[in-house]
Amino acid sequence: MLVSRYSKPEFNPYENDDLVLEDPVGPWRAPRAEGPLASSLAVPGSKSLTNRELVLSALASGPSLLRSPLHSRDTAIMADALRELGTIIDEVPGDGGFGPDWRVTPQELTGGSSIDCGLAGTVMRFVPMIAALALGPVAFDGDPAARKRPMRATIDALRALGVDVTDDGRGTLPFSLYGTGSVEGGPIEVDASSSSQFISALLLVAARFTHGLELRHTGSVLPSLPHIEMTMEVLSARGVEVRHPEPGIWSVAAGAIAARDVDIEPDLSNAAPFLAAALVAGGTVTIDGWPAATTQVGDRLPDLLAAFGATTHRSASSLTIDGGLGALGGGTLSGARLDLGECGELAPALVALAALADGPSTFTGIGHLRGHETDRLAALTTELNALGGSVTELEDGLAIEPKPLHGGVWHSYEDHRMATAGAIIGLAVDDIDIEDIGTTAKTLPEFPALWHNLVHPRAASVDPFSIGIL
Ligand SMILES: O=C(O)C1=C[C@@H](OP(=O)(O)O)[C@@H](O)[C@H](O)C1
Ligand SMILES: C=C(OP(=O)(O)O)C(=O)O
Repeated sequence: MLVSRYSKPEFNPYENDDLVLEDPVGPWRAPRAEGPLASSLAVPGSKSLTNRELVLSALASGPSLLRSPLHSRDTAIMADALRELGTIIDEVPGDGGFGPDWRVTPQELTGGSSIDCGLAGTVMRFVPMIAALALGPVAFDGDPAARKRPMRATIDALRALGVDVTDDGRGTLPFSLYGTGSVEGGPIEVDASSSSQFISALLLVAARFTHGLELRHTGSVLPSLPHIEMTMEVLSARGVEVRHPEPGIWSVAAGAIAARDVDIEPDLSNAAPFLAAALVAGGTVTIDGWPAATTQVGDRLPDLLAAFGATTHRSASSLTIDGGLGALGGGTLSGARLDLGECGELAPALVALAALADGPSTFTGIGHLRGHETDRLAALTTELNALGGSVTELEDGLAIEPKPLHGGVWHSYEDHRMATAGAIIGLAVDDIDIEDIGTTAKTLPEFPALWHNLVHPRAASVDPFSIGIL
């Protein structure tokens, strides 16, 4: 685990019982809800938007400014990867509240480097396509857990584009490629059934291919479509001609990628556990800065949480989820039957909610979660069943029968969303110890502080920066 400039070693973690982060990989006692909530909070920038804008800025025709970017392990690793390829990325003071802005100055792309992808899907899938445009060898590897994530479609696509790749045939990290300084592009077929990121990766870079790209997805399913829509939107905003004439087909015209100063929206998927807390504890949780329109899948949360019994209020710049009395206050927390194929990254929070509901739930369309940070279907099943729950794995999802749960260790599997799912369970169940809460730094280093402030609104508020771990 890296300790970043966002860590403040002088912070005394014992000032707050539920902020024991002296050992960031040791257990963290999840705080129990004290009563109905009436909380407002802001969450830092979107991982998916920050890493897309970093990539496009590195490929653009001039310098770009990213305002309020996410500063987390995944975005730090993306910035470092782009720096390895020659891009200049400087911090400049910003007023976003969660760290500096980033000025990105593109340079000629250079090879001859080794890139650490950590456990970031966006880095391991997006950056090889950029490296293919550089001259020279680039090696890719990541965390031990990253070596289990599907990469076959990246390796096959690189070869189909004429790029030399050396790998061990397993279709995973590590591998190396040898860029010749340009990629012809043209027609290409890709099986992206295990991750939409294979499609986004090619679309993001394709305007810099000599002949652009005509891309056809050959698999039987395609998860996380809104993330591909997000990719198309950020490309259009930079003047790239991208089309999606029919399902499974995209084209990108060769041309310049415009430089752009851009405000990064808050990460609405990272808002999920906070909003879910309103249904457990009762009362309301408001996320400030909720965009009026967005391609982020987190914008589905009002509809998804309505299926569990929540109501939503929107203002011009915020969104409030009202959980009524909440499960702990004797209110209703309904089970739900949901296809989460478009928004799989929300599944861990919803599964935790379902485990505390009044009736059974079934979530489908999420077989691809087996290739996320960990096999999330197995991890959620194992952890909930170890606490007395009744969760069954389906071919493409989970069936959850709520049962009284007891305390115990909740393992995180180096997965930020597993850790935050455990915190939701801990609102309602005594003695839940989350192993490796520090793993939330993948996309939200401020999670323990923000969660503390949510659950203990009357206690002294903790500065999220005071315990950030990266
Ligand atoms: O492109 C992106 O930014 C993402 C796409 C999705 O990946 P999958 O299609 O692999 O689910 C999502 O789950 C991930 O958190 C972020
Ligand atoms: C699947 C996720 O991440 P990644 O970008 O590493 O794929 C996630 O954040 O839920």
